[in-house]
Amino acid sequence: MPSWKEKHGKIQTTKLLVVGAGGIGCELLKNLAATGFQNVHVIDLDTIDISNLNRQFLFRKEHVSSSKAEIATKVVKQFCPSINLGFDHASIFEEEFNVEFFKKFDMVLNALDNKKARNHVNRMCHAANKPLIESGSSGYFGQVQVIMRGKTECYECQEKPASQKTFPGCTIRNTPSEHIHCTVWAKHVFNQLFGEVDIDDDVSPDMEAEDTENPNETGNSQDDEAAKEPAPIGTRKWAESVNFDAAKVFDKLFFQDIQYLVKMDHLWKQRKPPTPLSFAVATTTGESLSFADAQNKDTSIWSIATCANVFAGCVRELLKEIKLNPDVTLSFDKDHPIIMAFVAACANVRAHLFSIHTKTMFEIKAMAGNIIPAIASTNAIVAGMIVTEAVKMIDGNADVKSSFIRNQPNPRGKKLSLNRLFQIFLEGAPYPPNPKCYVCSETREVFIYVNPAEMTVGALRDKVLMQELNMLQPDVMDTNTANVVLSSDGDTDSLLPKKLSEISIEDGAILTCDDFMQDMVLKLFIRRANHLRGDNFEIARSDKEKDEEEARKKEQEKHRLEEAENKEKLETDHKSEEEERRKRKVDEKESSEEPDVKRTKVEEKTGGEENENKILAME
Ligand SMILES: Nc1ncnc2c1ncn2[C@@H]1O[C@H](COP(=O)(O)OP(=O)(O)OP(=O)(O)O)[C@@H](O)[C@H]1O
Ligand SMILES: [Zn+2]
Repeated sequence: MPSWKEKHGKIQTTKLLVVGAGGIGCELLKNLAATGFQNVHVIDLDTIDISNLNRQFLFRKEHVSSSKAEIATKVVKQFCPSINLGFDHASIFEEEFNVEFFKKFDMVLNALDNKKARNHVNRMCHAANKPLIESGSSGYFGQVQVIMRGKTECYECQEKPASQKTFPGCTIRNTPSEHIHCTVWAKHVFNQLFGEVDIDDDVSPDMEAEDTENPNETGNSQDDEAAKEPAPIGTRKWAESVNFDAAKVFDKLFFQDIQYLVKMDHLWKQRKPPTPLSFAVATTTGESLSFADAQNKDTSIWSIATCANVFAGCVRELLKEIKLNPDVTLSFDKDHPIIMAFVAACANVRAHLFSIHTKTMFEIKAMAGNIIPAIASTNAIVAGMIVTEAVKMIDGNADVKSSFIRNQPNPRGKKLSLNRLFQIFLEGAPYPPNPKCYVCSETREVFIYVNPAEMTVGALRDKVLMQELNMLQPDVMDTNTANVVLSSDGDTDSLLPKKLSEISIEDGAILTCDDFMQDMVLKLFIRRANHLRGDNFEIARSDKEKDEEEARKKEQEKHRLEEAENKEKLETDHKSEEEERRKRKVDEKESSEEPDVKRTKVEEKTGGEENENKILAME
């Protein structure tokens, strides 16, 4: 076992790269300095925001708007002047942080907040053959993962679920059932009126949307009538045509469009239809706060009249803002008071029309910003665990662990708010590498199911290779024809609009995709899936995985149908029971003139049945 002096010597000479100087990063830099690390470099692309100050304790009010990496370095040096701490105020994706750069360090510690950057650092560490300690926190949950090439699984060995929940467009545009659907819609309204118009974020009724719950029930005569109505024109254009008159915009969104929705009556067979609401009526629905007062009452529920006033006030203010800066495109920002008030008012009016409980602006802000509160204690524990694992590795201790923080399960299974005050610490040996991983295994293969007659080369690059597979600058060659399909220096840009089939990429094609920056080459196996439209695609690590996924989906669908059938049967049984009971009551009435004996028998039977029902209900 090495002596403390030896150990300390190693700690002093080990060169560390820290990526991220936010919540975990600040705690980590402090811990590293306090443990005796002397050679550390930190990279962060961001500047300090006022909202960081409650937990990113190296930063003070006077540092707001300065570089996080720079200030963190300066403050750590104040209490540990001997440390050789360098920094870069830059993104880890920059070309200067290439494999050679990573090779200069003995170990990399991630303190990031997004999957894309984590994937990238994972690949760079794999290419440079450097150990990586990955970390993350989300509210009361935290995690630290030790990644060593060839020994443990890498960050991408297991597929991570998408972090942001998305909702079907027809739910947002036609049939919201939860407040979050109205909040998402309100954010889209903001974009359509004042921000960047995205055709996927349309807010008007979606006539073409099938009712996903009753797909066979579209196409009756009234629907046809609704479909014949002229399609509503673009929201921004329409608003411009009425000079952004707040009352008229309100009426368009909450009266005319809702009236139009109500006509699509296949949507309302099993749901309550919404109620159209005009601005004139809305302003008299409940007591109204002034625009200024309402903004200060962000934890109170606004009446619909207040929402209408806030809506009108925000439209006026936002219009001023876009007129003042015509070259600047506004984008949704939860911390912009007017934008947030607009979204809250819009979401609440829509919720009200669809009989959904309204919420406070504070609650809507959390939903609109996908906010999970960052908890300082979780970050502190995570940073402590990172240093513990780093020291173990430097020590040559093979007993590295992946650690997790969870909140304590309540023994009685009841939810108590006190629960939240406890955090428990779990650890386990890291998993071995996944032999099918397309990042760290020998067989770097990905199977992609596309419609080659519809997907373009541009979409293959942007959506598949860059967005889905996280490559930065892919070069692609068709192994069958040896044709260069994509070149990162732009030589093949003329091919971008072409469909894959136009350049002979069909079912069975194998593309070699090479990312020079990440030093990663993978094989992309093309499989034809005629049912896929446009640029849509599905990814699997093997044909087998794809088959298994399909079998799982079929099984789920079967289960869903069975459940629906059972429910229907139960309802039918219940109806016939009711029917029988009603008949019996009629019989009983008719026979009330008959001798007493018969009536007693009927009463006994009915009473018995009722008792039995009561017991079942109690069970
Ligand atoms: N590509 C990147 N290159 C360098 N630093 C990055 C990159 N992506 C994210 N970061 C940094 O990682 C840090 C993550 O810290 P943290 O999770 O506390 O986020 P935050 O933005 O500071 O706080 P919050 O998101 O909770 O408001 C941030 O400071 C962020 O700037
Ligand atoms: Zn892997």
